[in-house]
Amino acid sequence: MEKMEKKEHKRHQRKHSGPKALKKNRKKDQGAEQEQDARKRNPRAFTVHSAVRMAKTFHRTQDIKMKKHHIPLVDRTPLEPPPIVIVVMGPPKVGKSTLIRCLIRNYTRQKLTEIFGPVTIVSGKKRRLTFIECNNDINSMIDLAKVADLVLMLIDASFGFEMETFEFLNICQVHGFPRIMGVLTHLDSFKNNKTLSKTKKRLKHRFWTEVYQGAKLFYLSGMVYGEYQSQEVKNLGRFISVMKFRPLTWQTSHSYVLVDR
Ligand SMILES: Nc1nc2c(ncn2[C@@H]2O[C@H](COP(=O)(O)OP(=O)(O)OP(=O)(O)O)[C@@H](O)[C@H]2O)c(=O)[nH]1
Repeated sequence: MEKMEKKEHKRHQRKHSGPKALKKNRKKDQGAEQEQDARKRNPRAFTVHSAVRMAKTFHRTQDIKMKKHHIPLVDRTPLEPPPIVIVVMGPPKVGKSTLIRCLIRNYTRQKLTEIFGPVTIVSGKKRRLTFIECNNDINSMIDLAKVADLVLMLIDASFGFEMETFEFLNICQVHGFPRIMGVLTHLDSFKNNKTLSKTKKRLKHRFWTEVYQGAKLFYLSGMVYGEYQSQEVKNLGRFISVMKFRPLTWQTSHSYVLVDR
């Protein structure tokens, strides 16, 4: 009797071959097939797993589409388009006149010694540029912010941002924000390379927070015989002459005429 109680039962083994296994396998396959059939027969019933996720994907694709979307422009430029107005602004003694002189020399190969007002030059087959130096009074700033296509904002790197720069940026906010490019000057006053690169980086980030992330910033690293280095001026000039300008909504709805007298 004792012996019988201790007898171990054989554990169940799944059949891998033979008629029973075949039958089971067939059943399993059929089940999967049936499910697939249902998906094929009625695909719409299986498209949406989660309404929330679906909504999110939809919004995301719409966002991406919207970002790519550019409103088509009507080409209103007359046969001979007006010159592009470039305003050079910055605190006193930052190098505004020097920069205008260098740019004019870069485009025309002619030297101007003294500048008494707006200067218009031809920079390409279809482009003329008018350079205007911005005086440091609020009226000039307001007037120029309204007509400027591009603002070259000069910043003295040895000093940093000054009141005039912020004032001008604030004025731009309410008078149609023109394109703004920064230009760092007085970079030769740094003797130490490490402080130079640190300052450049700091000013770049500050400029980005003031204007917009990724705004273009040029560096003019010192002077040769009273002029900026020709390669740097050339790069800046090239950038300006190929730049594309989209009409600003503010400027098209508030038209001003620039009179040079
Ligand atoms: N070392 C150095 N000197 C510079 C630099 N940029 C300009 N300067 C000098 O700064 C002085 C002033 O330059 P300007 O071009 O007359 O400056 P500005 O902004 O037109 O001055 P205002 O018209 O009086 O506001 C000149 O003597 C230049 O030689 C620079 O990057 N490095």
